[in-house]
Amino acid sequence: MSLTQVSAAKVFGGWHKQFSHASSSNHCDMRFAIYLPPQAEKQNVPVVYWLSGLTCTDENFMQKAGALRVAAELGLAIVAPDTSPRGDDVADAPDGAYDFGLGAGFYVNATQTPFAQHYQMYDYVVNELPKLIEQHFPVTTQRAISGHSMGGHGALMIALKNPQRYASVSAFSPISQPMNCPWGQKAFAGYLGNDQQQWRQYDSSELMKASPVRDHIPALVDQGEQDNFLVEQLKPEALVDAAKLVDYPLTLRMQPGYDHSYYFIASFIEEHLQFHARCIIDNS
Ligand SMILES: N[C@@H](CCC(=O)N[C@@H](CS)C(=O)NCC(=O)O)C(=O)O
Repeated sequence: MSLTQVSAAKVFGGWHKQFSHASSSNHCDMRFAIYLPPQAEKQNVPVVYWLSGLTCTDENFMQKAGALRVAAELGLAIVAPDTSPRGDDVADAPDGAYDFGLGAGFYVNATQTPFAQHYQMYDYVVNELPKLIEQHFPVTTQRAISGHSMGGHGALMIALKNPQRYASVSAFSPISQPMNCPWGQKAFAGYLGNDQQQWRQYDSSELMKASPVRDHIPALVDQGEQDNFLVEQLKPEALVDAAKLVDYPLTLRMQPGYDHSYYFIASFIEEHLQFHARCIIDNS
């Protein structure tokens, strides 16, 4: 599979680059960003996958989170995919809504017309993208996954379904129980249909409740107490309850005063990357 370089910029001794490629999962061109720390010039480095939230592309995290200095210090690559398939023939929300369709793929494999043709973000993030990254860049197969809001749901859900593929998982302000909030219900109904049994396989709180001890990996979640979406959409208490039920190694921190924005992410991203670096070392 060939990659087309879109941009390259030296930063903190490493390189931030964007690439586009034909995606076999999504049947369209996809763009992603990668940060390669300076250590990658001499050795293969582990990768933290970052999944962004509604309305984002590969650019929001790389430009706003302040993660690259820390990744350079820790010797971590970061890969940020787009949040949905894109292109003229990719179906969007009929009303152009920000929380469904383009920029809002929810990291699931859609089964419903007309979305099933391109919206296969679960396969893309779990299988296609890591394969591509491990084929083309100086990285190891040590992986961690993190994300924000819709991407926090994506990171937790993907790690819970594929614990053998990741050393650790973290999230900022995740949609913790998508089956039980307006954003999640709209997306799951649109992409997966009305059978709620189909929704369960992508709901982090449901997955955590069913997770056997052998599949537990370290999980860190930060949630701002002044987040406008906290009560209606994010519901971190569902995750806390699920973790208690199965004794899942989840640390969930309520952070007073912080909102839903990248200012919040920038405030704690260093601790998240340090957490992932520690877990990757412990795992190797
Ligand atoms: N403010 C948006 C809601 C979407 C939103 O807050 N998106 C978050 C993720 S859920 C984000 O990261 N936005 C992009 C950014 O802040 O750079 C709206 O109401 O249209």
